[in-house]
Amino acid sequence: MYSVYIHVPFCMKRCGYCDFNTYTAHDLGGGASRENYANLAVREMALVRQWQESQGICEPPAATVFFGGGTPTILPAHDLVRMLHAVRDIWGLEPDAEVTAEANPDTVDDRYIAELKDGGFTRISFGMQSAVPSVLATLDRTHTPANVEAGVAAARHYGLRSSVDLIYGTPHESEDDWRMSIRTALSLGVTHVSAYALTVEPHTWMGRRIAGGKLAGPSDDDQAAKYRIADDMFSRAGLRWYEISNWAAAGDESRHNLGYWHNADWAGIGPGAHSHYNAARLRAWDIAHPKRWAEAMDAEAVPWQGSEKASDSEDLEERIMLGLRIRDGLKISEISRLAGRQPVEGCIDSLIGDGLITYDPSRSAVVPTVRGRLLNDLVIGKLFEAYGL
Ligand SMILES: C[S@@+](CC[C@H](N)C(=O)[O-])C[C@H]1O[C@@H](n2cnc3c(N)ncnc32)[C@H](O)[C@@H]1O
Ligand SMILES: C[S@@+](CC[C@H](N)C(=O)[O-])C[C@H]1O[C@@H](n2cnc3c(N)ncnc32)[C@H](O)[C@@H]1O
Ligand code: SF4
Repeated sequence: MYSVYIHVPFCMKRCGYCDFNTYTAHDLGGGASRENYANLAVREMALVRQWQESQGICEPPAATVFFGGGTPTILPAHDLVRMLHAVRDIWGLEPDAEVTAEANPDTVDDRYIAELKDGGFTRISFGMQSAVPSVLATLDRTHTPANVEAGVAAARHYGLRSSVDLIYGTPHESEDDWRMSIRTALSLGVTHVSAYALTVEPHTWMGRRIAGGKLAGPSDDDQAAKYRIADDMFSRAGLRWYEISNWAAAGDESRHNLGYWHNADWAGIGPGAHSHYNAARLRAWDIAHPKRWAEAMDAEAVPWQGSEKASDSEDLEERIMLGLRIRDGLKISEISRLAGRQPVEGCIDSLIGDGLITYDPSRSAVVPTVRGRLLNDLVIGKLFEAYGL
């Protein structure tokens, strides 16, 4: 499967917890302004396609396209549509391609959503984060719960699928606050939810306040309890987990997300975007600063900061880590074939005995339990040991 990720590195305001590659300035120099962004992204697509052809790499058409950020919806809808049409012109799109835009709830109105729909988008991922005003304030969010409700309703009206992103474990968020956010997300009628444990990034405003003792950091126990609450409430509502942080009604899983965990091929377009070519085992990442990224394209070359080929053991490690994040699980027979050996005797049985994984013999797959999802690093470490990695 082939996918395209397009990064839009602009936000109205930097949220205090966020360490993604995004900027609040309108113009970052070198032509990298909000106004000129679509032109630059289209230019990169052409350079990437030239490079792919020179390498005989990648199998278009694109099955999924994902606009992430930053805030893609900070740009006019016609810019997003123009970039999508460039993807279609350069690589082609499968007839039922999944095309997602991430949207901050206070950046879209009915007209904007209608333009996305007309332009070929099929899905919107709203950055809801919480339904509780005090939690939204701690997260420095600018939107209100009403913005989320209106956005999801408009998406439904125009026939787009919606997902919401939630964050749990924000300082001062109670378990009842978290239940309220989940209940609200479910009451919107969305059939896909991503719920992320708040990660304290050291170089952010929130990270500095926590390090300086001005704000209490999240606790592992609190986040683990909230993960269980989420898994329980989503499952009861018919949304099954399909990846550690993602729940969906059957058939509403995001194919783009699944592509990442199934080790598919994708081209990353935009500052800091990552690309991944499975057969060549190649990973590449774009220059992160938009000005230097834009200037690098003046040399008619892909604007990469670096690239590397994964070794046999790195490839195996990556497959193990990805497989242990998804409900499809890790295919032991496939890993053993690639590793050229069977797992050390007793390793898998002891993980089953500890309630961390289950084993599905019909598919030779190990699947993490809720406990195993919470202790994912431990399970990964044990599987590495099992294969002598
Ligand atoms: C990079 S943002 C882009 C989407 C959009 N700008 C927004 O915030 O609504 C994608 C998602 O990453 C998650 N995220 C960002 N920083 C995080 C952090 N420090 N811990 C947990 N989740 C985070 C948020 O849930 C957010 O919706
Ligand atoms: C993992 S996606 C969230 C998906 C969303 N919850 C959904 O289900 O549609 C969140 C963020 O990851 C980052 N991201 C995703 N793919 C990327 C890539 N290929 N290169 C760089 N960043 C990427 C972007 O910042 C994006 O906003
Ligand atoms: S969380 Fe979203 S809106 Fe906030 S700074 Fe990060 S990318 Fe921008």
